[in-house]
Amino acid sequence: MTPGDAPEADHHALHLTWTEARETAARAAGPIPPSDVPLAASVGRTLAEDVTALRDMPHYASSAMDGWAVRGTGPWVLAETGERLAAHEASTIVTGGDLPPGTSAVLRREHGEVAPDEDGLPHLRLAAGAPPGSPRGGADIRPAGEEARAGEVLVPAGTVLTPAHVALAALAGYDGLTVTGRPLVRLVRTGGEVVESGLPGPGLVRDVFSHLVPPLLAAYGGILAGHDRIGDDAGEWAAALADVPQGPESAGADDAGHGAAVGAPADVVVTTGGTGRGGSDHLRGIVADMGGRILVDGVAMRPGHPTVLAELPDGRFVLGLPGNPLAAIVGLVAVGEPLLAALSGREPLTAVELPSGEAFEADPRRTRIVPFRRVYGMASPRSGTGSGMLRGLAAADGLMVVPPHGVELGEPVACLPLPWGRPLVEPGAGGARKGRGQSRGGSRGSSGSKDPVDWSALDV
Ligand SMILES: Nc1nc2c(c(=O)[nH]1)N[C@H]1C(S)=C(S)[C@@H](COP(=O)(O)OP(=O)(O)OC[C@H]3O[C@@H](n4cnc5c(N)ncnc54)[C@H](O)[C@@H]3O)O[C@H]1N2
Ligand code: MOO
Repeated sequence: MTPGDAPEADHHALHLTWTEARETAARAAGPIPPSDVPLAASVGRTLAEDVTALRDMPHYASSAMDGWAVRGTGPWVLAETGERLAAHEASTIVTGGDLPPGTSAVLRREHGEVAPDEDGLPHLRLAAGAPPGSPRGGADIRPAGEEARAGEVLVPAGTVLTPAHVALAALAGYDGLTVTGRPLVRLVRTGGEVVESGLPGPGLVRDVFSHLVPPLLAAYGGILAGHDRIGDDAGEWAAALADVPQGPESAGADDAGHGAAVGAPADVVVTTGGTGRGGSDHLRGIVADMGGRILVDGVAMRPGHPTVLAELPDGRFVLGLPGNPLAAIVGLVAVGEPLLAALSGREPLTAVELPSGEAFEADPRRTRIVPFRRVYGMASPRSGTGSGMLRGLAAADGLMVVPPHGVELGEPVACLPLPWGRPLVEPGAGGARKGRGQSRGGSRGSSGSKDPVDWSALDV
């Protein structure tokens, strides 16, 4: 921000509240339609259509053992492998082998022996150790259709696919699956002062976002389609927002078979840095030049207040996250998460209410977002939570949403989970309840219950 910009009061008047910003982002987009992806890209995706057996599985009767396919009782005359068996005939078979027509059972290799009969012709007969009467009819045969009949549902729509589901689909003969849509996201890190490795000199800063932002985007449903790093030049910004890959980092970072073509236009371009209104802060200007519409121009929250969400005329979104590390993550959780949820066709994260482990004075102009750890069932704010810091986030289970009217010690406060944090509610714990992402709007202290602390949840 440069001296002489609009006074802070005017600037803040444009900001949406935390709740308005989340609702605006959630309403901004509809779900991306389902698409077909190769099996290799389908683990973790949500199945949009039932996977059914295309035919009986297995589709042929096979041997469960190495040995001989036999018909009737022995001794057996050896027939050509694969030929129809007549009574008292046998032919060699391997595990999984297609049984010849006429097979009544499989004799395991260790239960039979081939020896000449009195005419010197090779015959199969039971070995000395074979169980008497073996093989019983149907022994060691895997019948066709044993696992599923044609048309049976193998994996129902709505399932989040595991490797086992995908393997089952492969067994059934599928090469790809129809999965619900997920947004392609391109990360564009900005700032000439950002360095990628080592100890930066004065005025330079070590990049944090390449470690933090892609996993969060993935946790919220995004598929990283690319990752660029640009400086502060307006041309680079314009190219990035036009979704033209910039440099050597422009690989499809998460494209390992995800079915997302490298270089395909992203549904959401996420930028970091450059949200301020200073000389090198281009985001708003370029969005305006492109004919885009700003949907969120700052949020009355701290940190992360300069977060911007814009929609471009072609329907793509630009999420402008502030450069300060914690501010960027708060902007991503506040605005990016509901947007990615809407594009993925799921509900945004719901907050749970935990008793606050600390009192917060009123700060009428903003919601405060505070990394916390669950300590004895309470939301205990961390230290190291300045906008440019990360120690608090690294020690956190989630983010407390402290309303402008403040919170008393022990009063329920809305808490959002972090993907890597411990669950906010232990299964069976009675203390927490679902919140609305922002505590009640009423005056502070009016809604605290008599005994808000659930001391039964002594679960550090
Ligand atoms: N006069 C004013 N100045 C600022 C205001 C304001 O209202 N008036 N708001 C402050 C707030 S709040 C924030 S947040 C930041 C937003 O800054 P920008 O989005 O414009 O980001 P930059 O200026 O590019 O960078 C800010 C800060 O973050 C560091 N940074 C940037 N990228 C990275 C990265 N990849 N890894 C680690 N750190 C990064 C950058 O070096 C700066 O230190 O503006 C305040 N100023
Ligand atoms: O809001 Mo800034 O995002 O506090 O550092």
